Amino acid sequence: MTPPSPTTGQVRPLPDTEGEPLYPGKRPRVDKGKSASGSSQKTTKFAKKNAKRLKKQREHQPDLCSPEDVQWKDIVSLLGEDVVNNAIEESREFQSPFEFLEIVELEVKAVCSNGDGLAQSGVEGAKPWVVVVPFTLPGERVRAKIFKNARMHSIADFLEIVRPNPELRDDSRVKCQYFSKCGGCQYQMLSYEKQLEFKRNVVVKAYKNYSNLSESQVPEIQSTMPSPEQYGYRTKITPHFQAPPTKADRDLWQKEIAEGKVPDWLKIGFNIQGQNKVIDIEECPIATPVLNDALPNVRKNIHDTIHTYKKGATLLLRDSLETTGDSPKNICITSNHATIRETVGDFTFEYLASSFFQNNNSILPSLTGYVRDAIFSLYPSDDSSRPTHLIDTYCGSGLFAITLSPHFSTIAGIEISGDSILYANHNAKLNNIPSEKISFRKGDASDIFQTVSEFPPEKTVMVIDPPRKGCDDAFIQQLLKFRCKFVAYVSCNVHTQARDVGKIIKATENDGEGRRYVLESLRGFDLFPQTAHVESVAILKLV
Ligand SMILES: C[S@@+](CC[C@H](N)C(=O)[O-])C[C@H]1O[C@@H](n2cnc3c(N)ncnc32)[C@H](O)[C@@H]1O
Repeated sequence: MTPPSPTTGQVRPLPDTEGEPLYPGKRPRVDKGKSASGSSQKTTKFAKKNAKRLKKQREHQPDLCSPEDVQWKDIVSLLGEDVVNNAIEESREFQSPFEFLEIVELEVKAVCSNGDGLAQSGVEGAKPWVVVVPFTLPGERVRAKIFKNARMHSIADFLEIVRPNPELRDDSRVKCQYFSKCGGCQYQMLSYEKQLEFKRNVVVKAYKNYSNLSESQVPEIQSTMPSPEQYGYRTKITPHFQAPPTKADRDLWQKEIAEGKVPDWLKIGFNIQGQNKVIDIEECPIATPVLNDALPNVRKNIHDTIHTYKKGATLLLRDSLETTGDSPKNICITSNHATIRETVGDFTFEYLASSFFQNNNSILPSLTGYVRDAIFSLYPSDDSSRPTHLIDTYCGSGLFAITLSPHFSTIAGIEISGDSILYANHNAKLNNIPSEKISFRKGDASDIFQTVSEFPPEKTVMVIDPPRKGCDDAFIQQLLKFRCKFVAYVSCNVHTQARDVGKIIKATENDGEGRRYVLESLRGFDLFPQTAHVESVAILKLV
C-alpha cells in the first residue's frame, strides 16, 4: 500500500536521495546522457530506477529534531504550509526549477537555525522553492551553485554576494582567512549583538516547533548569554586528515616527501562547508592562542610521518593549565591519555583529554552561576524551604555538581563514562568536598533514581545535561515519578531539549498527581561565538 501523502501538520519528510546525510560527502554525479540515448531496454531500466528513487524520496521521513528536520521546518515556514501541502498533493514537491550545477542569483529571505541563508528566486511569479545557501544573510542578493535538489528546496554552494545587506554584513569583521570555505563558523561577518539575536530566535523556533507547548506555557525567552571571549575561546580543536591516496600514486608522493615537499592531497584541517573534504587549516582564530601556537608543529609532525599512515586520522589539541612549576601557564596537550586541567571560577577540574568537557572555559562561570541564581533567587536567603539536595545527571567530570556544591548539603552525580566518573571523584577531592556530601557513580542516567531514593524531592534540584539526542523515555518516566522541585535542563541541542521539556510538562498536566511542572525560565548561552550553535538552559519548577 502506498503511504498517504504527508502534510505539513505531520513531521515533514526531507528527501534524501540515497539515504545519505543532509550534507553528503559524495555529491551527486552528473549522469551525462544516461537517459538521453541507449537501447529502449536501458531506458526502461533507468526509468524504473528513477521511479523507485522518487518513491523512496517521497516516503523518507527525517528523524524528529534531526538537522534535516530542523531545516525542513524553516523551509516550510518560509514557503507557507499551504504552498508546501499543495505541492505534495500534486506530487510536484521534487520538481526543482534548478538544474544540478546551475549557477543562480537569488534573494536571501531568512536564516535557518543551522546558520545557512534561505534564498528564493527574486523573479515575480517564480515557482515557490527555497535554496539553502551558507554564509548569506537575509536581505542579500547572492550567486550560488546548485549541488543538490530535494523536496521543495535545493542546496547550493555559496559563490558570491551580489548585493550585501549593510545592516547585517560587515566583512571587515571576519578574522579567519578560511571563512566562507571552512564549515566551522557561519557568522563572522555579523556583529556580536546580531549573532546573539539570531541565536535567541533559534530557541524561540525550537520551542514553537518541538515542545508541543502553547504560547502561554513558554516564558519570554531571555536574551542569549554572551561569551566573554568571542575569538580565541575554543579550548579543544580536532583537525583531521584523509587517507593517503591508493598504492598507484604512493611512489610519487613518497618521492615528494623525501624531497621535503608536502604532497598536494595532504590537507590537515576541518571539513569544507557542506562537504566531506578537508580544507588545510594553518590557524583557527576561534581556538585559544596556545592551540594556535602549537598547530604548526602538530601539522609538521604529520607532514613528516604521513608515509606511516594507511588511514586518515583525527588529531587532538587541548588547552590545559600546566600542572607543574610555580606560575600556572597554559599549554597544548595532544595526547588522548593525558590529564587536562582547567579552572572554573574558584574550582579546579581535571579530566582525561579524550573525554568530554565544555569547550569554552570563559563562559562556564556564567553558565553554572546562572543555574544557581535561577533557582536560589526564587527564595529569601533564610527561607527554610530552599533546596538542599542536588542531582547532576550526565555529569561528565562533575562540572555542575562541583561548582554548585557550596549551595547544597548532599549531592549525587551519574555519568556513563567510567573515565569521567574517576575524574569526577578526583575533582571532588581536589576541591576539598567531603565524600559524605558528594558521590558520583558510573551508570545510565536513569539508574540515578536508585541512588537518590532518600533525597527529599521537595528540596531537590536535578541538573540534566544530556548529549545532543536528549533524554530517553526511561529516564523521563522516572523523573516524572520522582518529581523533584526543580529541573535545570542544560542542552547542546535546543530542539531535543524543547521536545523533552514539552514531554515532561505535558505529562504532568492532567495526571491526577495534583502538581505539575511549569517552564520557569529559558535562556540561550553562546558557548560557540561566530558559529550558529546555541546551548540552552531551561528551568522547570514543580507547582
Ligand atoms: C553534554 S555532556 C555534559 C557533561 C557535563 N555535564 C559537563 O558539563 O561537563 C553529556 C555527558 O553525558 C554522558 N552520557 C551520555 N549518555 C549517557 C547516559 N545514557 N547516561 C549517563 N550519561 C550519559 C556523556 O558521556 C557526557 O559526559
